Amino acid sequence: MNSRHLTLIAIALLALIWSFLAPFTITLLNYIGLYSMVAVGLVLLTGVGGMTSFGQAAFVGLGAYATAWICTSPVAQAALASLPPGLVPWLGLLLGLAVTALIAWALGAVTLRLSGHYLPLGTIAWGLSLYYIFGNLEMLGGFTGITGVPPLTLFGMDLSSPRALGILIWVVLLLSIWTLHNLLDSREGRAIRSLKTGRVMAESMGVDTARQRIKLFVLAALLAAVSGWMYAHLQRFVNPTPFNINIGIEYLFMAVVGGSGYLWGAVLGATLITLLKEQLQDLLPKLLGASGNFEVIVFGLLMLLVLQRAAEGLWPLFAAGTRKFLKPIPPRANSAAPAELATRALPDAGSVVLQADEVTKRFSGLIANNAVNLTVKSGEVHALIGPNGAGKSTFFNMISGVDDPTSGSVKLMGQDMKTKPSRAFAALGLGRTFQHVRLLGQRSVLENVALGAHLRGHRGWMSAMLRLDRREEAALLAEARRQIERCGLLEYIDTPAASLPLGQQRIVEIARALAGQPAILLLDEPAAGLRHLEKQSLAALLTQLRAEGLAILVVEHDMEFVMNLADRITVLEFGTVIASGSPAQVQADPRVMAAYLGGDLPEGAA
Ligand SMILES: Nc1ncnc2c1ncn2[C@@H]1O[C@H](COP(=O)(O)OP(=O)(O)OP(=O)(O)O)[C@@H](O)[C@H]1O
Repeated sequence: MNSRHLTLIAIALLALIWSFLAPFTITLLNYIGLYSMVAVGLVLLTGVGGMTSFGQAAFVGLGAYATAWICTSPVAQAALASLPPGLVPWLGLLLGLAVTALIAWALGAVTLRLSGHYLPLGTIAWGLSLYYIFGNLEMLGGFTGITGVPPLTLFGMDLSSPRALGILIWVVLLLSIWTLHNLLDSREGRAIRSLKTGRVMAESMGVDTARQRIKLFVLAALLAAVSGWMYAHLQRFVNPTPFNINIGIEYLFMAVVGGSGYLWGAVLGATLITLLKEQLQDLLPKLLGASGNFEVIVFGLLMLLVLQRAAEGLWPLFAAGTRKFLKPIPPRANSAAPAELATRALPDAGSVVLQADEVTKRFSGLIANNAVNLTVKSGEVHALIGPNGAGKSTFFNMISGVDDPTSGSVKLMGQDMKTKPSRAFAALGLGRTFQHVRLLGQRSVLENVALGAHLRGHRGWMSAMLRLDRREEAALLAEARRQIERCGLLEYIDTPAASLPLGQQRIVEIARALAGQPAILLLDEPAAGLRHLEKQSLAALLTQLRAEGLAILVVEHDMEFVMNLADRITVLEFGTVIASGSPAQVQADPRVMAAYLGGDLPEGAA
């Protein structure tokens, strides 16, 4: 038995005993289900996507108020008089989802541009604003709220009792977890996970990070709105109190304490915080002899403790505990026949793939690149060398769309790339690695490499959620596997990338770049951290890629590696090209010897 079986057994047991549970237990379980919906959205947003929000309670409010308003307002009732009354709450759900999507999109468009601490501060600001809007709008009943919200009916079934509505709450929650799990286990899921490592890597893989962030934000808000909709029909009245910023913070507690990177962590967190709140609200006033929301202080302390002792939350500990007596979960089988992936015809041998003309980059007074000219042709290895601070990384950024030159131009496959983002470079066939390795450390080598093939698939979120992307996914994973094998990493295919030595992580980055089927490969210090034999196999791999017609640009400090491999070398010093030519010409150039090598011959050079 594995933990997936255990989950199914737990769900079946809950379903069996549901009719026999005490009303109080049903109430608790209903609230746990409702809170879990919101916390699951936060896991996606914060734990997976790296965006913290304190304002989710406001979206719960939007879902609750939309349905409460449409079900009770005389204006809406007059307009909908011809409809069967049981249908109106479902229109309330549609209205809630539409309003939430619109507001979340607008708020996201403004807030998600903020970085660092400003993003959570921004969410507090709009969380407070929405709360006061609920309280001050007369049509929403002000701070008194709206009473007389009708119960839900579904295909004629009456869901007025908490026991009946609870079934809907848990079915919706479990379906949400299933679809989100599917989403994370897909091409789009890998793109979502890549957001946390920062925009540069994700964009270089072809991921439109701004779009992914806003979609994630709207999805988390919609989950909160669905929770609010069910909450309104459970309580039968709404007022602003449950949607204030304190509750927004409690939702964040749930996600973080449970384990903000794990969907089931949200359920664990929601369960713990709900049960704890229940106990503390009774206990603390008795202990302290005064009434108040003292439980918030305990939650704060609990969160500090959890963050200190188990930064990933309690779910990984819980899962590790169950693993002792359960078998590991086998990877989800995908027996679909692989779809055809988009393929790229490589440019003719010897044709110019990348052309940098007079590229200059100024940082205030400092000229990091000074009118640099460089071309890379298909079927050649071009090395860019120079002492520390010569401007190599800056130039790399200029030719990969991370930054724009102050003047000069960069052409990729003959196209002017001025102001184009990195993902446009990736779309034209530029694959790259990073000086400081950027991998999804906790994910397997296979998933990391598959991210490199992002642009070769096209299935979106909906397909992934409903598992309609299986053929494409099989093809992407097969392609990733091929590249892993080609780079000699097959034995580590299921290993989390972070547990590999740094040198091998660099090779994983190369495999990831190759999965995108590039026409040009930019490698930033690929040999750093590799042992002698590993360097030799890297050189063999690059030689083979060159023979296949790839254009390769390498920035490298290891002179032996460069001199033995490169067809042409460009030498930078203080941002200026001081020499360019074959390894022999460069080694013989007195300026190179003087400036770069202190007058000595290059290490490893003949
Ligand atoms: N964002 C920035 N703002 C200001 N100065 C910068 C910035 N980025 C780089 N520089 C400066 O530009 C110069 C070139 O730096 P760059 O990192 O490109 O050199 P490098 O050749 O890659 O060095 P290394 O081999 O150590 O990586 C350095 O003087 C550096 O301090």
